[in-house]
Amino acid sequence: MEKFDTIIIGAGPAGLAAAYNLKGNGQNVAVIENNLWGGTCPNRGCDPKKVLLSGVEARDRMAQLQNKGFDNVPFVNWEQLETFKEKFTKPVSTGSRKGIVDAGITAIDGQPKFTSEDTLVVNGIEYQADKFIIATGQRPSYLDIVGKEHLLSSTDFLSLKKMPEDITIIGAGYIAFELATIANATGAKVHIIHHNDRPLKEFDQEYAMELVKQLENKGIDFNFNVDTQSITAQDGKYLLKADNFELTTDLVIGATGRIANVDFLDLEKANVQYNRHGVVVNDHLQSTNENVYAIGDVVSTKQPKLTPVGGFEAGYVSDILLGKTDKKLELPLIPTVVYGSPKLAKVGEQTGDKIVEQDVTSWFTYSHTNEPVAKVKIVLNDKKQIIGATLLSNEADSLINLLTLAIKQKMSHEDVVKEIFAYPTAASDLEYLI
Ligand SMILES: Cc1cc2nc3c(=O)[nH]c(=O)nc-3n(C[C@H](O)[C@H](O)[C@H](O)COP(=O)(O)OP(=O)(O)OC[C@H]3O[C@@H](n4cnc5c(N)ncnc54)[C@H](O)[C@@H]3O)c2cc1C
Ligand SMILES: NC(=O)c1ccc[n+]([C@@H]2O[C@H](COP(=O)([O-])OP(=O)(O)OC[C@H]3O[C@@H](n4cnc5c(N)ncnc54)[C@H](O)[C@@H]3O)[C@@H](O)[C@H]2O)c1
Repeated sequence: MEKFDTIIIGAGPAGLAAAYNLKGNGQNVAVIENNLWGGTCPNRGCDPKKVLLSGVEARDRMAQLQNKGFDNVPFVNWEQLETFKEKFTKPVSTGSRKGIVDAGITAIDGQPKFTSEDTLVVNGIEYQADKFIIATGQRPSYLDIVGKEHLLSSTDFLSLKKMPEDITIIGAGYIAFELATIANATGAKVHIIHHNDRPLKEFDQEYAMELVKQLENKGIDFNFNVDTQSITAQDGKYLLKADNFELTTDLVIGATGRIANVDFLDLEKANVQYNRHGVVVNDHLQSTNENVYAIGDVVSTKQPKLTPVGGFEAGYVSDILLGKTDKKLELPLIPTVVYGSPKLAKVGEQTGDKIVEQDVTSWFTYSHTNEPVAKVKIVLNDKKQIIGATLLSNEADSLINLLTLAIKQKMSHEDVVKEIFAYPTAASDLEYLI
């Protein structure tokens, strides 16, 4: 039976980062993948979405400058943009697998199943390891409603051959907002249906509702407090029904959250506890089997499920396995961005001793591109140091990273004015924002 120092299950950003770390430090490592190498982010998540959003951003910038240099604003040509997107996604799986093999890591394709605490079987072959890392991520969860078989997922959306004229997205989280923004820019009529009235619930609701307003201005139809009960196929379209609500549409995307890929692994046989949120771990990302760890989206903790978080955890668990640390996991500040148009971003504390909120739409940074809205909320502590922020603007993604560093450096207004930032940029406004 082949034996490894560490076997990693799942070749997404988290699993691959751990594999390279461990191999680079002399371990004999294997990675097992049952689908596309590279995982969600580059195949069916962050990266393809960001390529499609590049079309939205170009169109929106032109729309903002209509009659100010541009006369006609075309819709995004979906077929062309999709083809461009495939340039990025098509090589990912082969390239990721090749990178692993070239690094001297054993690449195994197939569905692993534990047979005991230190052994698993893939394609009828048994493998043993001193340590295991589960990095199997999440997959879309589907609403359990009548007609659920008609629901498509974000993965399906990102590879649609043709954008329908009328598309409905159920849910109002990250995925719903981002996909709605993309579909809208192609000229499709977009409906969002949400079971309550709290979209993007972990964000400041004033900012989330301002984003809703901006998307409504672009023609997106939001339906709150609508709990979809059934989807029926009718004459090539779909009829959605809820209490006192009916909608006929061409395509329905479910974006109501994701569930952990913990089934199919026979984790019981390895004495690894799990629930629907993922693998249960302690503060060292160690499961109920001391030799099995979990990282990335599959971990059953409340940490945001994001690519850089998985990468950080991969580095941490690698250090544990290499004997470089025995400290408990301490995640740094995690900035997060909804890539709508405009973008909504937040980091750190949302309440503190002082909150400076400004509508900066008229400031040069935003008015020179005629942005429809730009709002900044900065949270300060009793020492007037920055401890958190929420931003809504087209610059929010880069500014939130700068604010993350400012929080880490415990910067106050006095510290900010001592720095020089390139002008004119969102960063050069910082001294006037706190
Ligand atoms: C539409 C979308 C957009 C996103 N946008 C962003 C973004 O902009 N920024 C951001 O930071 N994050 C984003 N995310 C989240 C990001 O993709 C994930 O946080 C990240 O991919 C998690 O990495 P991971 O390695 O933990 O899991 P994954 O990337 O999901 O990788 C897990 C791997 O394990 C494999 N696997 C699953 N089950 C098994 C099994 N039983 N046996 C063997 N292999 C298995 C899977 O096939 C997959 O390759 C997005 C997600 C989606 C869906
Ligand atoms: N930009 C990014 O960083 C980014 C982008 C996409 C995804 N992601 C990651 O992927 C995860 C999953 O994204 P998501 O949007 O699927 O999940 P989410 O948890 O962000 O949103 C799910 C939404 O569906 C709603 N919902 C639940 N049941 C419903 C029902 N019966 N009817 C209508 N709505 C219902 C929830 O209230 C919530 O608003 C995110 O939490 C995030 O970790 C990140």
